[in-house]
Amino acid sequence: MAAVYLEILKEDSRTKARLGKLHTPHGTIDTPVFMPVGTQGTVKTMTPEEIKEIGAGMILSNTYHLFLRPGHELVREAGGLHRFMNWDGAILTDSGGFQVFSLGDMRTIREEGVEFRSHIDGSRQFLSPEISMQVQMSLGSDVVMAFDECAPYPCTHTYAKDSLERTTRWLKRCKETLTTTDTQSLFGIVQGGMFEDLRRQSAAEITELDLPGYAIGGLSVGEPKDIMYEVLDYTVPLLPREKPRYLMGVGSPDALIEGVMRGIDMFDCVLPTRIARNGTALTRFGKVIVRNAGSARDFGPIDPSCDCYTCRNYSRAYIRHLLKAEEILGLRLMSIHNLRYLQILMHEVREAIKEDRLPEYREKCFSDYGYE
Ligand SMILES: CCNc1nc2cc3[nH]c(NC)nc3cc2c(=O)[nH]1
Ligand SMILES: [Zn+2]
Repeated sequence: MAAVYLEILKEDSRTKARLGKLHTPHGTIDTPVFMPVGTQGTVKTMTPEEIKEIGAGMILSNTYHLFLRPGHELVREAGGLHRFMNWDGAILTDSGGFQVFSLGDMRTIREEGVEFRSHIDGSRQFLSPEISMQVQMSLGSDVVMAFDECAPYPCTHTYAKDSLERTTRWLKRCKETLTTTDTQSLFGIVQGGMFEDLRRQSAAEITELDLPGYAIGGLSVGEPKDIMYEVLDYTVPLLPREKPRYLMGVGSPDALIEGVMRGIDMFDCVLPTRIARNGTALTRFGKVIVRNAGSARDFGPIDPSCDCYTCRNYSRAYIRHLLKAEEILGLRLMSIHNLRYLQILMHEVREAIKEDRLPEYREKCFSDYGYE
């Protein structure tokens, strides 16, 4: 049995949603799951205990960032990322490619790999499938992501085709680099832009390698949501039913529910923690801009229905004051709430699948939240 595998408990009768458990060397996680992002070996402003308290069992960390600083060798010497950051839950590491595109400067893609300049000190750097695998093995992550190229949006059919074919060649190099045990935790990534024929080609090439899990890449890159959902509609069914499916970079409450209904098991997104730090809270009745004047004399909690540490102990007025005063506690209280909110949302989604009422839950969620 692979180091990482999905146990499907129930398949929804009216949608493609699945209720399951993701078994990893660092615990078993209920799916569908939202993973908080801990880019530099920390979920910003939160201790591992607080991450556990909000109900997260698996987080994401970024290879690109840890490779540049403090360096994967140092983390390995520290005993690996779990030890280094004192987190005994599961960790998924990305492979660095996407970050190079979104952060690095002056990058050049070659068959060999990607040359770029560090966003930290401008130094010339190089990442390849082989180096990415070495880094992720040093970090000791539970889920290793393949080194791929996320095709930009929009891009031509020719670009998307050349790019997906290189991503396939890179995936084979990833698999060859990993030890047999570590291939048990390697997730392949399907590319192909917004082109159905290319998504079919990529899915066929990637799933041929019979890996423990598959991600759908090249989405949530600026395309309209209905295009993302359309790509999911025809791509997810191409993936093996019994393997976990991971939609990277998603997302907002509506996109999480829509993704679950299309058969996605795993999600990650920086949105909840990022908007928290600039003063926006997620609630079941929509976003609340806590830092706005409207909250100045609002002595109630962010969300009365929320059970998080923040909502049990502090008012919107106090949190707004902290944010305006640039007090770090404000960032922490907002992050705790937003992450708890998404864990509650995913718990409610799992319950809805269990009780065969996911479409009805979606309707209620969307109308409460104010979506169309
Ligand atoms: C695992 C690294 N590879 C990889 N990461 C990604 C991360 C994303 N994050 C978003 N929206 C925020 N889209 C993504 C696409 C990819 C993608 O196509 N590939
Ligand atoms: Zn709360």
